[in-house]
Amino acid sequence: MSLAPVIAIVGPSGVGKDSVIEALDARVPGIHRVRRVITRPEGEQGEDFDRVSVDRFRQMVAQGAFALHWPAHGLFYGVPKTVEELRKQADGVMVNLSRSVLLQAQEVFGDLVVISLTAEPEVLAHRLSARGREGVAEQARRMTRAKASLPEGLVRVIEIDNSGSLESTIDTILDHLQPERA
Ligand SMILES: Nc1ncnc2c1ncn2[C@@H]1O[C@H](COP(=O)(O)OP(=O)(O)O)[C@@H](O)[C@H]1O
Ligand SMILES: O=P(O)(O)OC[C@H]1O[C@H](OP(=O)(O)OP(=O)(O)O)[C@H](O)[C@@H]1O
Repeated sequence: MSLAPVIAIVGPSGVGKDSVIEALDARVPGIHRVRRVITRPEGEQGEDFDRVSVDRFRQMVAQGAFALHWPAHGLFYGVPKTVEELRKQADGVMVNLSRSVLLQAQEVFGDLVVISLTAEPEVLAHRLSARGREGVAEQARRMTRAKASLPEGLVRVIEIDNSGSLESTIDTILDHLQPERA
């Protein structure tokens, strides 16, 4: 049975990863999102995710519950192994990943498409502040990772500027993923 590609949505904080994932999920019936497991503290909202304690997260790592996991922003993030079940049923499976785990993701998933979103620093700062999930100090810390680059050796990378409207970004992504539409 063939497995659908994993579509990694990456880019700096505030660039629009979760917005893009949500919009694609709503617009394209065959493309689904993976729910991440995150040790995000109570009270901090975000995308649809499973909130767990650090102890529970460590337990899940030990049990082999994750296809991929990494630390970032003082939190732990995991992509559950159930992603493989989803890949059997979908045309594509999207997940918000750290740029630092992309080579590992390519190794684990085999078929990986990286959608690298970009925007000017002023746009990022404005969006982070508008999102308001983090305080000012944490927003500033996240901005320091804004220019992190992608690792060498990725097979399929699509770079897209999300400075304009979300709608035009989604159209561009779909043109790349489904070239026959263009
Ligand atoms: N193309 C866009 N135009 C305007 N606002 C956007 C766009 N994409 C995302 N946003 C807004 O920017 C903020 C950060 O977006 P989010 O999806 O949380 O980014 P990320 O997941 O990359 O941190 C949110 O308030 C979101 O509504
Ligand atoms: O190594 P980087 O590419 O800089 O990514 C670091 C982390 O930032 C994002 O998390 P999250 O979606 O929780 O944060 P964000 O919305 O502020 O980007 C991403 O999924 C990584 O977990």
